[in-house]
Amino acid sequence: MTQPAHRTPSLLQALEMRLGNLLRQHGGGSGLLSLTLGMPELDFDRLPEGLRDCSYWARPAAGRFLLGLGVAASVEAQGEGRFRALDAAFAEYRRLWLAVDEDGLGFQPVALAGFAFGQEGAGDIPNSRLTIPTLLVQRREEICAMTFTCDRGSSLDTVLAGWMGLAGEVVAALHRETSPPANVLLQRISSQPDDDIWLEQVVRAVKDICAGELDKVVLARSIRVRSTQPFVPAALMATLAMRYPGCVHFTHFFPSGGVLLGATPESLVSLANGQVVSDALAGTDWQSGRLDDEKSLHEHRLVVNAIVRALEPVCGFLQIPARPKVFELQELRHLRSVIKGTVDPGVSLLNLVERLHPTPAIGGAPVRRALDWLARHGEMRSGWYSGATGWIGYDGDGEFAVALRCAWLDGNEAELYAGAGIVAGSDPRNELEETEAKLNAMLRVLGGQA
Ligand SMILES: C=C(O[C@@H]1C=C(C(=O)O)C=C[C@H]1O)C(=O)O
Repeated sequence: MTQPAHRTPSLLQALEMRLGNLLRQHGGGSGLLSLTLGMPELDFDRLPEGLRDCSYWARPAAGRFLLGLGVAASVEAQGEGRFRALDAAFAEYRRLWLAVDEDGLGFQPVALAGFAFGQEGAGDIPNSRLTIPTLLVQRREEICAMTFTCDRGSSLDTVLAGWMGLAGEVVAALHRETSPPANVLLQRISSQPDDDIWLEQVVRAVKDICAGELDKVVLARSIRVRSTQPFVPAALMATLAMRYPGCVHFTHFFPSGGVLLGATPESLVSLANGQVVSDALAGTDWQSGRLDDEKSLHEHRLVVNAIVRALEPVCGFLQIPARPKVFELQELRHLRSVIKGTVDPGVSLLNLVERLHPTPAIGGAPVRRALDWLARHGEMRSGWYSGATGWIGYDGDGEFAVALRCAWLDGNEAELYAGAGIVAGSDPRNELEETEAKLNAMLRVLGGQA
């Protein structure tokens, strides 16, 4: 339940008192300090409106919501060793990190992270980044909490003032109503590449696949649209939450002013208590056609096989579904196999990411040949599209979801991306239509249609 706004000052006063006492008790020394307090007064189940420079990640179906503000610690990496660099940095933070779960609710501090599809560059944003936020608002099922993090060496007064500034901002934002979706006119201003060039690429890919050079390659394209009004991320996220309750919802605000947001149906990997789960999601229908045809099943099997091969060396036990299920979204249906396993001790979430990314669902198969093919044919993917967005907890558990069905917002303009898996039986026009259907899911939301 949202509390009336007049309760806010007393809520913040009580919070300041508790945090001040805890800081005096636990501050000093070196390394990070995280204090987690239960916040039963908060009604956190969405990206609140009016915030900037925050990251939001939610899996509503599992009752999990995360919102990070400010930067207590952050690391960026690119190149071949990018996941190992993030992993090593996170391990180093953990070595000297004191985490206090003051109300004993079982919450831990969490880092939020994201990365691009390729290992070099990502335009204006870091190729990969892991951030331990200064304030993390979390919800698990019905329980909300705030986790405040600082460097133990900092001045306690400065830390407390910074924490309270962010807490005040979040509490005020959570009391604000989210704007209804604005009905705007969208004008398509460009396609990258042009439809004809993309179709030619599909023809070339099919030819090379039939010649035995590779089995599958995922070709992506992007479009740019201009709206009659600036986009409101919180309003868009509210519509995505309504339309796609089974997806992972994410928003990242970047210092340049750009915002990446979306709702993805595909989890790359999750790790919880030594159990790993990874989605094979490939095979798409958008016109109530068939999904059990040999082409879709073949396209799907390539993903399942690659995931199994990536996980087998580090899993004592793997559970692989005999056949995929159909995952229904509003305008699309996908084949999905959920692969589960028990991970060997010492294997981290980022080790698993490194083994799995990119799966043939977004790259191709065999993976190396598909990536070479894409590089040779100059495929461009900007930002974090078809990379991933996720979180890692203090205890090492967490999840990364593939950054699909997303848009990069920049004032009145948005860039949207979509790809399709090309195999021997692909019909270029059909594949183009498939990418249009995937783009339409987000276009509809940007256009204000609930
Ligand atoms: C590449 C995208 O989607 C991926 C490709 C799919 C396919 O080719 O059938 C299905 C789901 C996703 O793994 C995208 O949405 O942009």
